[in-house]
Amino acid sequence: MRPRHEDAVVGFVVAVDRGRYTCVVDDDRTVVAMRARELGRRGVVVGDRVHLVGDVSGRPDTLARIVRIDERTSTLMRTADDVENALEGRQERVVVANAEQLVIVSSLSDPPPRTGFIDRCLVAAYDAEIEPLLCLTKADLAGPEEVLHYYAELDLPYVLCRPEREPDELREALAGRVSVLVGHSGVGKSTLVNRLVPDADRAVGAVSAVGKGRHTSTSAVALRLPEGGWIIDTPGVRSFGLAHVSPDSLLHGFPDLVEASTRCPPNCDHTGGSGDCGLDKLVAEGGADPRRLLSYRRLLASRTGEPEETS
Ligand SMILES: Nc1nc2c(ncn2[C@@H]2O[C@H](COP(=O)(O)OP(=O)(O)OP(=O)(O)O)[C@@H](O)[C@H]2O)c(=O)[nH]1
Ligand SMILES: [Zn+2]
Repeated sequence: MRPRHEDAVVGFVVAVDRGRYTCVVDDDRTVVAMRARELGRRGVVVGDRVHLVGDVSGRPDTLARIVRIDERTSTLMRTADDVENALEGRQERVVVANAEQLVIVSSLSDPPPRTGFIDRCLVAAYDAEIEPLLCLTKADLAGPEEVLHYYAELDLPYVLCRPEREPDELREALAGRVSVLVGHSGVGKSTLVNRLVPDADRAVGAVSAVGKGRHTSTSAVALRLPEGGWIIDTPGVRSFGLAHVSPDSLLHGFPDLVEASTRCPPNCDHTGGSGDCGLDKLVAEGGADPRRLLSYRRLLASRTGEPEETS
């Protein structure tokens, strides 16, 4: 019979490091825990709400046990394309649980915006039913017109950030919610995190200093916002492999194209090979930006084995 653990306390997982789970309990106590055997093979990721038993005092060198994972309201997934997994094929991984918002951080210049990456993130967000928010940094270096034009049909919420101004709009969008931040190296994600969470470096150090040795900075870390809510930084996630997303779900990441698929022949693969895909008709009539269709088809192709395209 399954133990009932009536004395369990609920914790929010803020970091995972080599089998040790750092959880925040009652909003003020950090408890390090391991998995109890009864969890079986179920994975615990950052953002999970878990039930803890054993020593939940949070005192140094104590270890609690996770006996239960609450049902997730969302699961943000990626297909790992790491070299070490090449032999077993690509692996699906849960990046973060229970996120409400995916903040796609992209700089307007240096490096230039990569709509391919943004499109990929949008697919992951829509697939996980997480709201996307486009966060355009380095607005002091270039204007957002071109990027926003590309997404004109999407009603995609966005905020602009520049160094000399407080990121108040972003703060407002994040307050009280659980948000995941993704972005390429150099777009200014760390700069933002440091502005949003005073003492972020120390906080990251504290939650990832479980076990011994240095933090390798590959997994996600949740940081509490002064306004309430959490941001989950994902230093190791540079791309979203989408092999786990079906072609149809992939198309839902392109709301400006999706309706035209009703004009496709049955079982259309939307690659355009057959010459009668409704998406081509839409573009030919001027009903959608050809670059959007190109981007969709690139993602479609990258699902099936081609090396990940990150531009
Ligand atoms: N001009 C300008 N530069 C910025 C802005 N935000 C960040 N930078 C600079 O861009 C560079 C990269 O910023 P980071 O915050 O380290 O970028 P990151 O996305 O965290 O990159 P990694 O640390 O590689 O993950 C730094 O030199 C920042 O000072 C901005 O709004 N405007
Ligand atoms: Zn089609």
